[in-house]
Amino acid sequence: MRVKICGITQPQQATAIASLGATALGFICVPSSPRYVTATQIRAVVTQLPDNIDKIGVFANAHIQEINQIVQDAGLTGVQLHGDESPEFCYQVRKNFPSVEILKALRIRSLDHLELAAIYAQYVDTLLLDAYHPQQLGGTGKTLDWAMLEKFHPGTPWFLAGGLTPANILEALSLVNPDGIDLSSGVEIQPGNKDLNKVAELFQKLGSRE
Ligand SMILES: O=C(O)c1ccccc1N[C@@H]1O[C@H](COP(=O)(O)O)[C@@H](O)[C@H]1O
Repeated sequence: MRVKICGITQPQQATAIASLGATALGFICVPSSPRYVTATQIRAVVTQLPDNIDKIGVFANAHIQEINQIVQDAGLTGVQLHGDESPEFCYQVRKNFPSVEILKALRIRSLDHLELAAIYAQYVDTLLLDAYHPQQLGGTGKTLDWAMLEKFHPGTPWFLAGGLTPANILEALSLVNPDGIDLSSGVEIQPGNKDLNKVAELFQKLGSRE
């Protein structure tokens, strides 16, 4: 299973988290976030990481030119669209970057909202389900109703996100069968400062399932 740890700001923490077993690291390119990092800061982290780690930039309602610039300057291998981007916009990003993984985050309010997944699945490589929060775009620590996702099979790979922690990950995975998981605030001391003990605990819990 893919494991993405998001909201990375510090190079030493990135390499430690990769060594612990993360397959992907996420960098928040949303200026209003307390976890925001510039392309220069991301590049400083990315150059320290092994090639097999996915380096994913998280954007929300950004202009396509800005995404283009940051992908190139930072050396990203993936783009996560976490705002209100339309399927057409996702398709434009996909066309601009054929060799970059495009992920669309859906902030799920209700069962009806899950129907959007089938539409977006046609235009992106990967979906990511996060919990809806009326004031914040992401990194909220709010969980989804996992039972609602027991039969979720969108026809494209997908990540489960939203309020996952070392304490609740096994319960979540007993109900849901995603291709990957994505954690941010659940493995933090404060926004952008990751708690390596919690990350280690996460991988220990995941290891206990095998
Ligand atoms: O983390 C942020 O600050 C953020 C800001 C804007 C868009 C997305 C953001 N983070 C994403 O939120 C989810 C879940 O986070 P959490 O585990 O509930 O804290 C994750 O996909 C992050 O990429």
